[in-house]
Amino acid sequence: MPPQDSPRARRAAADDPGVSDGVPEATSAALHADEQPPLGEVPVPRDDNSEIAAYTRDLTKVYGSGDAEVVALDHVDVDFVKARFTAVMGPSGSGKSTLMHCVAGLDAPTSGEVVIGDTNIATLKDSRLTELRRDRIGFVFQSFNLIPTLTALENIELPMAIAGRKPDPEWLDHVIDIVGLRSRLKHKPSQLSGGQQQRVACARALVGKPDIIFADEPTGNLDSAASAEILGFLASSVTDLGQTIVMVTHDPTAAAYANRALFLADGRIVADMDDPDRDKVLARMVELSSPVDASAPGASTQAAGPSTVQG
Ligand SMILES: Nc1ncnc2c1ncn2[C@@H]1O[C@H](COP(=O)(O)OP(=O)(O)OP(=O)(O)O)[C@@H](O)[C@H]1O
Repeated sequence: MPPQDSPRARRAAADDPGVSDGVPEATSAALHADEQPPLGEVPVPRDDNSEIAAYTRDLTKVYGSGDAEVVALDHVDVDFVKARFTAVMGPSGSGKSTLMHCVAGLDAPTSGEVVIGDTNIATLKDSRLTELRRDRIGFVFQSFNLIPTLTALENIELPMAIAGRKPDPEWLDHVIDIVGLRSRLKHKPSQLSGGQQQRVACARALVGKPDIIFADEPTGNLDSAASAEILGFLASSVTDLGQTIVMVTHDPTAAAYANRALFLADGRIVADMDDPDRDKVLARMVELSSPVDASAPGASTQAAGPSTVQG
Protein backbone atom coordinates (compact mmCIF):
# COMPACT_ATOMS: atom_id res chain seq x y z
CA MET A 1 0.00 0.00 0.00
CA PRO A 2 1.07 3.61 -0.46
CA PRO A 3 2.79 5.59 2.28
CA GLN A 4 0.74 6.07 5.40
CA ASP A 5 -1.21 9.23 5.94
CA SER A 6 -0.83 10.16 9.59
CA PRO A 7 -0.80 13.90 10.34
CA ARG A 8 2.91 13.65 11.10
CA ALA A 9 3.64 11.70 7.94
CA ARG A 10 1.58 14.16 5.93
CA ARG A 11 3.56 17.08 7.31
CA ALA A 12 6.77 15.22 6.45
CA ALA A 13 5.39 14.52 2.98
CA ALA A 14 4.71 18.21 2.49
CA ASP A 15 8.45 18.84 2.97
CA ASP A 16 9.44 15.90 0.80
CA PRO A 17 10.75 16.89 -2.63
CA GLY A 18 9.53 13.56 -4.00
CA VAL A 19 5.99 14.54 -3.13
CA SER A 20 6.24 18.11 -4.36
CA ASP A 21 7.30 16.68 -7.71
CA GLY A 22 3.97 14.91 -7.75
CA VAL A 23 5.46 11.48 -7.08
CA PRO A 24 5.36 10.39 -3.45
CA GLU A 25 8.32 8.53 -2.03
CA ALA A 26 8.15 5.87 0.63
CA THR A 27 9.99 7.97 3.22
CA SER A 28 6.90 8.95 5.16
CA ALA A 29 5.87 5.32 5.75
CA ALA A 30 8.20 4.99 8.70
CA LEU A 31 6.59 7.97 10.39
CA HIS A 32 3.16 6.43 10.54
CA ALA A 33 1.62 6.24 13.98
CA ASP A 34 -0.79 3.32 14.18
CA GLU A 35 -3.01 4.81 16.87
CA GLN A 36 -6.50 5.88 15.93
CA PRO A 37 -8.17 8.65 17.90
CA PRO A 38 -11.42 7.64 19.60
CA LEU A 39 -14.57 8.45 17.71
CA GLY A 40 -15.13 12.19 17.81
CA GLU A 41 -11.51 13.10 18.58
CA VAL A 42 -10.07 14.29 15.32
CA PRO A 43 -7.01 16.44 14.70
CA VAL A 44 -7.34 20.15 14.02
CA PRO A 45 -6.79 21.44 10.48
CA ARG A 46 -3.29 22.27 9.37
CA ASP A 47 -2.42 25.91 8.79
CA ASP A 48 0.17 25.20 6.07
CA ASN A 49 -1.75 24.44 2.87
CA SER A 50 1.22 24.40 0.50
CA GLU A 51 0.72 20.73 -0.40
CA ILE A 52 -3.03 20.57 -0.20
CA ALA A 53 -5.01 19.74 -3.32
CA ALA A 54 -8.33 20.96 -1.92
CA TYR A 55 -9.81 22.08 1.38
CA THR A 56 -13.01 23.29 2.97
CA ARG A 57 -13.56 25.71 5.83
CA ASP A 58 -16.84 26.01 7.67
CA LEU A 59 -18.55 24.26 4.78
CA THR A 60 -22.28 24.12 5.39
CA LYS A 61 -25.01 22.86 3.10
CA VAL A 62 -28.64 23.17 4.06
CA TYR A 63 -31.41 21.76 1.88
CA GLY A 64 -34.99 23.01 2.19
CA SER A 65 -36.32 25.33 4.85
CA GLY A 66 -38.63 25.37 7.86
CA ASP A 67 -39.86 21.92 8.82
CA ALA A 68 -38.29 20.47 5.68
CA GLU A 69 -34.81 21.83 6.47
CA VAL A 70 -31.97 19.30 6.31
CA VAL A 71 -28.44 20.21 7.36
CA ALA A 72 -26.49 17.93 5.02
CA LEU A 73 -23.08 19.43 5.93
CA ASP A 74 -22.52 21.12 9.25
CA HIS A 75 -19.46 23.44 9.35
CA VAL A 76 -17.01 20.93 7.85
CA ASP A 77 -13.29 21.73 7.78
CA VAL A 78 -11.23 19.20 5.85
CA ASP A 79 -7.93 19.16 3.97
CA PHE A 80 -7.15 16.77 1.12
CA VAL A 81 -3.37 16.48 0.87
CA LYS A 82 -1.79 16.00 -2.55
CA ALA A 83 -0.86 12.51 -3.73
CA ARG A 84 -3.08 10.80 -1.17
CA PHE A 85 -6.07 8.50 -1.53
CA THR A 86 -8.94 9.37 0.85
CA ALA A 87 -12.07 7.27 1.33
CA VAL A 88 -15.17 9.10 2.56
CA MET A 89 -17.50 6.82 4.51
CA GLY A 90 -20.52 7.03 6.76
CA PRO A 91 -24.10 5.85 7.13
CA SER A 92 -26.69 6.57 4.46
CA GLY A 93 -27.69 10.23 4.60
CA SER A 94 -24.56 11.29 6.53
CA GLY A 95 -23.53 13.77 3.83
CA LYS A 96 -20.89 11.92 1.79
CA SER A 97 -22.28 12.77 -1.64
CA THR A 98 -23.05 16.33 -0.60
CA LEU A 99 -19.45 16.78 0.56
CA MET A 100 -18.11 15.41 -2.69
CA HIS A 101 -20.49 17.48 -4.80
CA CYS A 102 -19.64 20.70 -2.95
CA VAL A 103 -15.87 20.14 -3.11
CA ALA A 104 -16.09 19.18 -6.79
CA GLY A 105 -18.10 22.28 -7.66
CA LEU A 106 -21.17 20.25 -8.63
CA ASP A 107 -23.29 21.77 -5.88
CA ALA A 108 -23.13 25.22 -4.27
CA PRO A 109 -22.48 25.44 -0.53
CA THR A 110 -24.94 27.37 1.65
CA SER A 111 -21.93 28.97 3.36
CA GLY A 112 -18.24 28.40 3.90
CA GLU A 113 -15.20 28.04 1.72
CA VAL A 114 -14.20 25.39 -0.83
CA VAL A 115 -10.73 25.81 -2.30
CA ILE A 116 -9.26 23.74 -5.14
CA GLY A 117 -5.53 24.44 -5.42
CA ASP A 118 -5.58 28.18 -4.77
CA THR A 119 -9.02 28.88 -6.22
CA ASN A 120 -11.96 29.58 -3.93
CA ILE A 121 -14.68 28.03 -6.04
CA ALA A 122 -17.51 29.64 -4.08
CA THR A 123 -16.59 32.95 -5.72
CA LEU A 124 -16.48 31.66 -9.31
CA LYS A 125 -19.06 32.47 -11.94
CA ASP A 126 -20.78 29.46 -13.50
CA SER A 127 -18.72 29.54 -16.68
CA ARG A 128 -15.42 29.63 -14.75
CA LEU A 129 -16.65 26.86 -12.49
CA THR A 130 -17.46 24.71 -15.53
CA GLU A 131 -13.95 25.34 -16.86
CA LEU A 132 -12.39 24.50 -13.51
CA ARG A 133 -14.34 21.23 -13.29
CA ARG A 134 -13.31 20.35 -16.83
CA ASP A 135 -9.66 21.32 -16.55
CA ARG A 136 -8.71 20.58 -12.95
CA ILE A 137 -11.04 17.90 -11.66
CA GLY A 138 -11.49 14.30 -12.76
CA PHE A 139 -14.60 12.24 -12.08
CA VAL A 140 -15.24 8.53 -11.87
CA PHE A 141 -18.87 7.54 -11.29
CA GLN A 142 -20.52 4.29 -10.30
CA SER A 143 -22.35 4.17 -13.63
CA PHE A 144 -19.18 4.84 -15.71
CA ASN A 145 -20.86 7.72 -17.63
CA LEU A 146 -19.30 6.88 -20.98
CA ILE A 147 -20.73 8.07 -24.29
CA PRO A 148 -22.10 4.91 -25.94
CA THR A 149 -21.48 6.06 -29.52
CA LEU A 150 -17.80 6.86 -28.94
CA THR A 151 -14.91 4.40 -28.84
CA ALA A 152 -12.88 3.84 -25.68
CA LEU A 153 -10.15 6.14 -26.98
CA GLU A 154 -12.63 8.86 -27.96
CA ASN A 155 -14.20 8.65 -24.52
CA ILE A 156 -10.79 9.00 -22.88
CA GLU A 157 -9.99 12.05 -24.98
CA LEU A 158 -13.45 13.64 -24.75
CA PRO A 159 -12.98 16.11 -21.85
CA MET A 160 -9.79 17.45 -23.43
CA ALA A 161 -11.43 17.60 -26.86
CA ILE A 162 -14.29 19.65 -25.36
CA ALA A 163 -11.70 21.96 -23.83
CA GLY A 164 -10.06 22.30 -27.26
CA ARG A 165 -6.88 20.67 -26.00
CA LYS A 166 -4.89 17.70 -27.22
CA PRO A 167 -3.56 15.28 -24.61
CA ASP A 168 0.20 15.00 -24.36
CA PRO A 169 0.71 11.91 -26.60
CA GLU A 170 3.32 10.32 -24.31
CA TRP A 171 1.14 10.76 -21.25
CA LEU A 172 -1.90 9.41 -23.09
CA ASP A 173 0.13 6.37 -24.14
CA HIS A 174 1.30 5.86 -20.59
CA VAL A 175 -2.22 6.09 -19.16
CA ILE A 176 -3.56 3.63 -21.75
CA ASP A 177 -0.85 1.18 -20.79
CA ILE A 178 -1.40 1.47 -17.07
CA VAL A 179 -5.12 0.83 -17.38
CA GLY A 180 -4.40 -2.04 -19.80
CA LEU A 181 -6.72 -0.86 -22.57
CA ARG A 182 -4.43 -0.86 -25.57
CA SER A 183 -6.20 -3.72 -27.31
CA ARG A 184 -9.65 -2.25 -26.62
CA LEU A 185 -9.25 1.33 -27.79
CA LYS A 186 -11.54 0.97 -30.81
CA HIS A 187 -14.29 -0.79 -28.85
CA LYS A 188 -17.52 0.97 -27.93
CA PRO A 189 -18.62 0.80 -24.27
CA SER A 190 -21.23 -1.89 -25.06
CA GLN A 191 -18.39 -4.12 -26.29
CA LEU A 192 -16.51 -3.79 -23.01
CA SER A 193 -17.00 -5.46 -19.62
CA GLY A 194 -18.01 -3.31 -16.64
CA GLY A 195 -14.45 -3.39 -15.32
CA GLN A 196 -13.08 -2.33 -18.72
CA GLN A 197 -15.63 0.49 -18.96
CA GLN A 198 -14.57 1.72 -15.53
CA ARG A 199 -10.93 1.57 -16.64
CA VAL A 200 -11.87 3.82 -19.56
CA ALA A 201 -13.50 6.20 -17.06
CA CYS A 202 -10.34 6.13 -14.89
CA ALA A 203 -8.15 6.85 -17.92
CA ARG A 204 -10.48 9.70 -18.92
CA ALA A 205 -10.13 11.15 -15.43
CA LEU A 206 -6.34 10.79 -15.38
CA VAL A 207 -5.44 11.98 -18.84
CA GLY A 208 -5.93 15.67 -18.10
CA LYS A 209 -3.64 15.46 -15.02
CA PRO A 210 -6.32 16.94 -12.74
CA ASP A 211 -5.57 18.44 -9.33
CA ILE A 212 -7.93 15.91 -7.81
CA ILE A 213 -10.09 12.97 -8.88
CA PHE A 214 -13.45 12.37 -7.21
CA ALA A 215 -14.69 8.80 -7.39
CA ASP A 216 -18.29 8.17 -6.35
CA GLU A 217 -18.80 4.49 -5.47
CA PRO A 218 -16.51 3.54 -8.41
CA THR A 219 -16.90 -0.19 -7.77
CA GLY A 220 -20.62 -0.16 -6.95
CA ASN A 221 -21.52 -1.85 -10.25
CA LEU A 222 -18.58 -4.25 -10.44
CA ASP A 223 -17.96 -7.81 -9.25
CA SER A 224 -15.26 -8.39 -6.69
CA ALA A 225 -12.52 -9.23 -9.20
CA ALA A 226 -13.17 -6.13 -11.32
CA SER A 227 -13.49 -4.03 -8.14
CA ALA A 228 -10.09 -5.18 -6.92
CA GLU A 229 -8.61 -4.31 -10.31
CA ILE A 230 -10.07 -0.78 -10.36
CA LEU A 231 -9.18 -0.07 -6.72
CA GLY A 232 -5.66 -1.38 -7.25
CA PHE A 233 -5.39 0.86 -10.27
CA LEU A 234 -6.66 3.93 -8.36
CA ALA A 235 -4.25 3.21 -5.49
CA SER A 236 -1.31 2.84 -7.85
CA SER A 237 -2.16 6.08 -9.64
CA VAL A 238 -1.72 7.73 -6.23
CA THR A 239 1.55 5.93 -5.43
CA ASP A 240 3.11 5.90 -8.87
CA LEU A 241 1.67 9.03 -10.52
CA GLY A 242 1.16 11.28 -7.49
CA GLN A 243 -2.56 11.61 -8.24
CA THR A 244 -4.87 12.89 -5.46
CA ILE A 245 -8.08 10.86 -5.11
CA VAL A 246 -11.16 11.26 -2.95
CA MET A 247 -13.54 8.29 -3.09
CA VAL A 248 -17.02 8.00 -1.61
CA THR A 249 -17.77 4.41 -0.70
CA HIS A 250 -19.92 2.22 1.54
CA ASP A 251 -17.54 -0.69 1.15
CA PRO A 252 -14.91 -1.30 3.89
CA THR A 253 -12.90 -3.47 1.48
CA ALA A 254 -12.73 -0.55 -0.97
CA ALA A 255 -11.77 1.88 1.82
CA ALA A 256 -8.84 -0.38 2.73
CA TYR A 257 -7.15 0.61 -0.54
CA ALA A 258 -7.01 4.25 0.62
CA ASN A 259 -4.37 5.99 2.75
CA ARG A 260 -7.03 7.53 4.88
CA ALA A 261 -10.72 7.08 5.72
CA LEU A 262 -12.94 9.94 6.84
CA PHE A 263 -16.20 9.09 8.56
CA LEU A 264 -19.22 11.36 8.37
CA ALA A 265 -22.29 11.32 10.60
CA ASP A 266 -25.09 13.87 10.45
CA GLY A 267 -23.08 16.14 8.19
CA ARG A 268 -20.00 16.26 10.39
CA ILE A 269 -16.66 14.47 10.22
CA VAL A 270 -16.49 12.34 13.32
CA ALA A 271 -13.42 10.20 12.67
CA ASP A 272 -10.25 10.36 10.60
CA MET A 273 -8.43 7.04 10.20
CA ASP A 274 -4.93 6.58 8.79
CA ASP A 275 -4.07 3.42 6.92
CA PRO A 276 -7.56 1.96 7.06
CA ASP A 277 -8.00 -1.78 6.92
CA ARG A 278 -11.28 -3.60 6.44
CA ASP A 279 -11.70 -4.64 10.07
CA LYS A 280 -10.91 -1.21 11.53
CA VAL A 281 -13.29 0.41 9.04
CA LEU A 282 -16.04 -2.11 9.80
CA ALA A 283 -15.64 -1.49 13.53
CA ARG A 284 -16.00 2.26 13.03
CA MET A 285 -19.04 1.78 10.79
CA VAL A 286 -20.68 -0.37 13.44
CA GLU A 287 -19.94 2.28 16.09
CA LEU A 288 -21.45 4.95 13.88
CA SER A 289 -24.59 3.08 13.04
CA SER A 290 -25.41 1.80 16.54
CA PRO A 291 -26.37 3.90 19.55
CA VAL A 292 -23.50 4.00 22.06
CA ASP A 293 -24.01 1.71 25.02
CA ALA A 294 -21.78 3.14 27.71
CA SER A 295 -21.96 -0.07 29.72
CA ALA A 296 -20.61 -2.17 26.86
CA PRO A 297 -16.99 -3.27 27.30
CA GLY A 298 -14.71 -1.03 25.26
CA ALA A 299 -17.56 1.24 24.19
CA SER A 300 -16.56 4.72 23.07
CA THR A 301 -17.86 7.46 25.34
CA GLN A 302 -18.40 9.86 22.44
CA ALA A 303 -20.82 9.29 19.62
CA ALA A 304 -19.76 12.27 17.57
CA GLY A 305 -17.44 15.19 17.88
CA PRO A 306 -15.99 18.17 16.12
CA SER A 307 -15.93 18.29 12.36
CA THR A 308 -12.41 19.69 12.16
CA VAL A 309 -9.96 17.48 10.39
CA GLN A 310 -6.42 17.54 9.17
CA GLY A 311 -5.66 15.98 5.84
N1 LIG B 1 -31.42 17.72 -3.17
C1 LIG B 1 -31.71 17.47 -1.90
N2 LIG B 1 -32.81 18.02 -1.33
C2 LIG B 1 -33.12 17.79 -0.05
N3 LIG B 1 -32.38 17.03 0.78
C3 LIG B 1 -31.27 16.46 0.27
C4 LIG B 1 -30.88 16.64 -1.09
N4 LIG B 1 -29.73 15.96 -1.30
C5 LIG B 1 -29.43 15.37 -0.14
N5 LIG B 1 -30.33 15.66 0.80
C6 LIG B 1 -30.31 15.24 2.21
O1 LIG B 1 -29.06 15.59 2.74
C7 LIG B 1 -28.58 14.56 3.62
C8 LIG B 1 -27.23 14.07 3.12
O2 LIG B 1 -27.44 13.41 1.88
P1 LIG B 1 -26.24 12.73 1.07
O3 LIG B 1 -26.83 12.24 -0.22
O4 LIG B 1 -25.11 13.67 0.99
O5 LIG B 1 -25.86 11.53 2.03
P2 LIG B 1 -24.96 10.25 1.71
O6 LIG B 1 -24.13 10.02 2.93
O7 LIG B 1 -24.25 10.43 0.42
O8 LIG B 1 -26.08 9.14 1.58
P3 LIG B 1 -26.06 7.75 0.77
O9 LIG B 1 -24.97 6.92 1.39
O10 LIG B 1 -27.42 7.19 1.03
O11 LIG B 1 -25.82 8.07 -0.68
C9 LIG B 1 -29.66 13.48 3.62
O12 LIG B 1 -30.48 13.69 4.76
C10 LIG B 1 -30.42 13.74 2.35
O13 LIG B 1 -31.75 13.31 2.46
